[in-house]
Amino acid sequence: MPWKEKLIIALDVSDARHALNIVDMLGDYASVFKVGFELFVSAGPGIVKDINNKGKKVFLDLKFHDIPNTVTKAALAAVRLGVYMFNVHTSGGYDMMKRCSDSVSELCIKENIQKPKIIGVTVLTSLDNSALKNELFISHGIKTHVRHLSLLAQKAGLDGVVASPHEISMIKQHCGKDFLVVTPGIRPSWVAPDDQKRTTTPKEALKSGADYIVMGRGILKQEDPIKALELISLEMLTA
Ligand SMILES: O=c1ccn([C@@H]2O[C@H](COP(=O)(O)O)[C@@H](O)[C@H]2O)c(=O)[nH]1
Repeated sequence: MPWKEKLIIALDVSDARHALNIVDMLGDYASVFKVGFELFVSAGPGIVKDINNKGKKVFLDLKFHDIPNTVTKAALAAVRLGVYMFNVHTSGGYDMMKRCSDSVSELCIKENIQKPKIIGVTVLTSLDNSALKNELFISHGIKTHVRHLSLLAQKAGLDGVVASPHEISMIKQHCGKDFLVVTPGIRPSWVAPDDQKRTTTPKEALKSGADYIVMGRGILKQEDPIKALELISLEMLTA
């Protein structure tokens, strides 16, 4: 698959017009655009249809994390919006993920809808081992925790997980090559990590086996986003 098919651009802006201008400007470089909290809360659910109407797919990154009934109802609403992919927090537990996955499958069969990919968030890329241990009191380390949550998500019927590029090969080793890994925390060498703790370059992430790389500030906060994408493209030619 060409790398542009694996790129998801994070539309982390607060205005629908701005987001749609970015889709127009960068549409040649990506087929999937991510709608997260900022855009969804400010622009409303209609933004998903607006992006779809431009021929682009939407990853709805709302990281549902609640009791099984609540998450499942939100997931069914996301399916009806026409999203290509959405996510839930794996730490919401097995029952939540399983009920969500089963209900989405049932709805898609019943209403003949293309089933979106359901992705479980493992450990946020803004966390490192020290935060996991000292703040969350999880002392077995990020790799072990991500492995456990990935296997749990797979058992519950999810299509894949969100994890950092550092865990991709470990997840593929334990869950198999078809279990999707979506990786944020992507930084070209010339971009600062900002609040991200577990990062690599786009090239390294793809080499490790990422199915999708999510990029926001590494493109959108650059003076010339198209030039940034061209530079990343050049780097990819040697991936
Ligand atoms: O663990 C996670 C889960 C989600 N994200 C989201 O990805 C993008 C990354 O943006 P950058 O500007 O490229 O850092 C952002 O929308 C996050 O909400 C993540 O970073 N880490």
